[in-house]
Amino acid sequence: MNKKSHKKKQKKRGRGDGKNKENIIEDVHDDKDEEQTPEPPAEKKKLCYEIRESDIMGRYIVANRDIRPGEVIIEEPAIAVGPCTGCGLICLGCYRELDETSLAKCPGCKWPMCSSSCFGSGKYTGHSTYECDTLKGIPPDYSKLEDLKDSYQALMPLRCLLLKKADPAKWAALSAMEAHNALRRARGDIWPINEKNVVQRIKKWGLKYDDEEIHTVCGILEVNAFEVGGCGANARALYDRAYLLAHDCTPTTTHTDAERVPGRPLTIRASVPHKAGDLISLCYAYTLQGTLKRREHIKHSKFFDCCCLRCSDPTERGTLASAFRCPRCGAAVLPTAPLDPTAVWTCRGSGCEYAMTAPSVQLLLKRLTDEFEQIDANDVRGYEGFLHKYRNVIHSTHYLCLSAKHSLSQLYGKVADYMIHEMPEAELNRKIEICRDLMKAFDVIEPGYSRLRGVTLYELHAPLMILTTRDFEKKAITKDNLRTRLKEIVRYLTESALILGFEPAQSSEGLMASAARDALKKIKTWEQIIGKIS
Ligand SMILES: C[S@@+](CC[C@H](N)C(=O)[O-])C[C@H]1O[C@@H](n2cnc3c(N)ncnc32)[C@H](O)[C@@H]1O
Repeated sequence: MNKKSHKKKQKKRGRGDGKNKENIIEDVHDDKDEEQTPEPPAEKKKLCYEIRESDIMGRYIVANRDIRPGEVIIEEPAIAVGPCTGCGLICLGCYRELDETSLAKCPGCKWPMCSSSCFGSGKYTGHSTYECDTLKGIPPDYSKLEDLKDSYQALMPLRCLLLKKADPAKWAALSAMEAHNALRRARGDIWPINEKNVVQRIKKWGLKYDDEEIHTVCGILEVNAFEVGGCGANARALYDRAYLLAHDCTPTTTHTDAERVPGRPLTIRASVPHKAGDLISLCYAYTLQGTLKRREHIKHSKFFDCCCLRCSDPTERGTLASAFRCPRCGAAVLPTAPLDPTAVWTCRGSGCEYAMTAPSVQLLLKRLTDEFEQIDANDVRGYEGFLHKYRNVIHSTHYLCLSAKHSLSQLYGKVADYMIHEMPEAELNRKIEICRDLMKAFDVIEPGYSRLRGVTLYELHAPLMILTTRDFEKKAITKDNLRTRLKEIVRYLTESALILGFEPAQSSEGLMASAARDALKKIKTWEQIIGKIS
């Protein structure tokens, strides 16, 4: 459910935030506009899953029949949507960031909004009339902007608490979710933070809610909320059934939310085939991280120890996504017991006895991560330099290398000095090499119809197409070669268009799907020269 680090880079790169920029003109707080929860789409067929329960995972869902990749498993409106913790000053209606120097205000409660015609005004998925009525009694103090920003942390819990009166059915649905109060209280970090930022704030506002109840709502949000919105999302949402999906570091589904659709529905689709009885899972962490990091994140934010196949395997299902390179023989250095963060790491080269202690692994990872995070999101040479500098320290499929390559796969062809039509053959081949490396890893860690695969296939087609066109124009390839190469490109584009076609049309991925469809149409015109391609 968390894609933050990935998003941070994407945001810096300025991609994918276009969805928030439109404006639909609607009157603020016209009661007629108050959004009704849309009915979930009529279940055309029986549900394709059933709920089970285990001591370890609690409730989870499994397929109750075979499910095809791309099939919708769950599609449902949100119970509640609100600001993320740690967001800046954002609009209470649409969650887009606001310019502190020219703030618009809600005409009713005077809290910050992007404009009086924000599409989220009067909507339960944005700034509802019942929230506005409550906030009218808590006017924001614009002379204390930092305090105002801090107060946003209490807004999403408050939205949930307001449902108790405003929409008891939604309140009942969210109350059924796990809050892990005992674990959270025992941990001693999250509880006091919530006490200060949420419980005391709501009390200071003079609202009469029980302390334990407020903590429970905080827990429900921490354990079950989905980040929603484009890259750099500032919103999170609760969904009545989607929360039941268990975590796995090799997920079997993808999900997408539709920002402009009433109820802000979430769609969960199968990314791989499921057999009856198969666990239906999603990844609560970022798949492009290594086991230590993923497990740390899951333990910290979802309060359990992940023991999935990927986490239990020192090679991470053969990807070597956390492997160091042995300074003595160059072979992979892997954890002896990947589920134990204190275990020794040893070299797997034959006869080599090189070993690293857990603290030295942590220290090295921290140094590498710090350096990686210093690289500007648009800096091609920076990422290439990182890969070169550490080629003898981390394996070429280490997650930091994959992250660098993931950035490069999108930068080559799109940024100044590397525009695709001006790229020399060597750079085009480098982009191809990088995309192929990524696909090998993604086929294992995010198999099937995943966004990562869809986007990378699209990126892979572009340099192949340019090289093919150049070669044909130079008469360096025969018509047969041309047909073979176009066939391969058509295969990549077709799969990319299919996968990304599931995304909202105006999202960066949706636009990529449309570009892939256009590219396929253009390739068709080659058939006049070389006959049928496929
Ligand atoms: C979003 S909830 C999922 C629904 C939850 N199982 C329930 O019964 O309400 C997330 C919680 O489910 C449990 N969980 C999910 N996936 C798990 C897994 N792979 N291993 C262990 N526990 C898991 C953890 O307790 C986690 O905090």
